Amino acid sequence: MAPITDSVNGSKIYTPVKQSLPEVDPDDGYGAKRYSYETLVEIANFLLSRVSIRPCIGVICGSGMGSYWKQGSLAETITDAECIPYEDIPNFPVSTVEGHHGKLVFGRLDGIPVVAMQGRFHYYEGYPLWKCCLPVRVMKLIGVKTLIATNAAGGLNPNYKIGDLMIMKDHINMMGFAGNNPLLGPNDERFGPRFIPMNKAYNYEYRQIAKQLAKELNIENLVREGVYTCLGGPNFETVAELNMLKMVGVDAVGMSTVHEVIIARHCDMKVFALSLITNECVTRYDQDDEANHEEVLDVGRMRQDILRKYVTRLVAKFAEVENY
Ligand SMILES: O=P(O)(O)O[C@H]1O[C@H](CO)[C@@H](O)[C@H]1O
Ligand SMILES: Nc1nc2[nH]cnc2c(=O)[nH]1
Repeated sequence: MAPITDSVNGSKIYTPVKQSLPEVDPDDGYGAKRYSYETLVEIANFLLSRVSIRPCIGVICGSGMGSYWKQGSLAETITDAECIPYEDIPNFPVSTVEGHHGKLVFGRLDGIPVVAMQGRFHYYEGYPLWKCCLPVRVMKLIGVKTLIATNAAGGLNPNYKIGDLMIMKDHINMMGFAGNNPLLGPNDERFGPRFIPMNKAYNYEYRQIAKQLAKELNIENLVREGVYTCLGGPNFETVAELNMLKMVGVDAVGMSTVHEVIIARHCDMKVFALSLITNECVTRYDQDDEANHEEVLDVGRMRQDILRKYVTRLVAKFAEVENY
């Protein structure tokens, strides 16, 4: 191949002969094989063969939205519901958190076809990040174009109160800083490109719609907008860790969502995410309170009516602007 001449110093630059990529070990670092595109298509086809609903919007119900309890939660109010427990889906992970329902609910919210995950997968359960996010890719393959992810999070912003809802405008991928990312490993272009931008991860139009809807529902005083971070868990944070996160601009801390959003953006889904502030992060050594999971669940129950109404109306509004 003819060399190219460097325009600055006149030296010759040789373009290397294109070589095939070296074989990449399909082991995911956890002693398991990553699932191929074909395996995910098989999971998607299995689901499509079991249900009649064809959803355009996917909802991940976090700890604040009834992933742990039934009555009155969003997933339980889906109409025309067709439910599939995770353990009945071939090659699907199963929920290991006690009391976690672990099922996919296909049905309608305000008439719009949706699929909801009642229970998500967390890194601290022992799943690698790619496996925690596997359902998002499956949603894509069954036709979902918009993802609504919800979570319970500790409020680090001193202006936040327990029970507030935080529209996620951005995240800081702390686990990614440490080299852990759901996109690690060989990239399959059928899902998306190797390198993806993340500066517009949280859809701007959806966020404006959510703020307007908060006004219409008279919950404007509860609704905030801020930056979330995910830590691996399962322990809650130390005082020093929380003060560090505060310094870098984090408003709310959790153990999920970030990797799901990365995978959703990789396969070109539009994303909206919402945190329920379930506890106040303890940032002083003289504070007596301690974060605990029971409080997280209690606050979720306390806010379930508002959350259910808010998310149901959001689904309808997103479907309207998207023409679903
Ligand atoms: O992010 P979700 O699943 O809502 O739950 C959050 O709440 C749990 C801790 O109480 C952790 O699982 C954390 O991630
Ligand atoms: N990491 C983390 N996750 C949470 N989920 C609910 N509250 C919290 C919290 O304070 N920290």
